[in-house]
Amino acid sequence: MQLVTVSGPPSSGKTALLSHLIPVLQSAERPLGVVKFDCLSTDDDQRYRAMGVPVQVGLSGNLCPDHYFVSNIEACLRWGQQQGLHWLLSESAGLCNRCSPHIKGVLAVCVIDNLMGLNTPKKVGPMLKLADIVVITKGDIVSQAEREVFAFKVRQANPKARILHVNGITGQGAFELASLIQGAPDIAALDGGRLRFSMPAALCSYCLGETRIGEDFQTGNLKKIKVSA
Ligand SMILES: Nc1nc2c(ncn2[C@@H]2O[C@H](COP(=O)(O)OP(=O)(O)OP(=O)(O)O)[C@@H](O)[C@H]2O)c(=O)[nH]1
Repeated sequence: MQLVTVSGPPSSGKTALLSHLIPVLQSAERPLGVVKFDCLSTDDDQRYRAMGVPVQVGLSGNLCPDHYFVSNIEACLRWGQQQGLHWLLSESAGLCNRCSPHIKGVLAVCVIDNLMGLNTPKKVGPMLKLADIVVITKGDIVSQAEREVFAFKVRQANPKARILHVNGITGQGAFELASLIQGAPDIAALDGGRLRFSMPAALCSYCLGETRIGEDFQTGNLKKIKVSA
């Protein structure tokens, strides 16, 4: 099974992207499912279900999408295995889908849009900086020069990522992303089927003020983290 995390700030175009990506992956006739981290609405998961895709919504626990993801990643994978999925796509607007170099076997996709302002790429944090692929959307409503400057800022924030331009309305560019996903290795092949995870909780936008258990970024030990606003 392959786990692809699609994260990005609210309204960056994650659902639009997945709505184009899913039919392309479905055409390969390998089963896929979606884990949708959204504690506030069910709009997106209904949209995915209408495409014939099994959907799991935030599996248990508290209201934080990032916390869902991190604390339940193994549950997500178990669910995916029970469903016999080949691809498990997760969608989250949270900031921490891939916040640790310990996470292995995940293809991390960050979605960011051209309208977010030139300072946004450097402020988005690990979600963008540690992404394997950065998808930039909404290029159709800015000029060529603005697209180029924004892509330059993304490149500065993450020099290693593959940058793709996708039009969330027409789907142009989604094929290229599908090809990269199809070429990526399975989780099991990378890390014996088992993932480690950690969470620099201070980077989470949803849980400010809470105390949670996280894994210390440097030492790898579990500890209580007081999240400051
Ligand atoms: N013009 C244009 N609009 C886009 C593009 N991509 C997404 N949109 C629009 O932007 C809005 C937000 O897109 P969504 O796909 O819902 O964004 P999201 O990241 O899933 O949003 P949340 O789930 O709320 O975090 C919708 O109205 C989309 O139609 C694009 O490339 N061009």
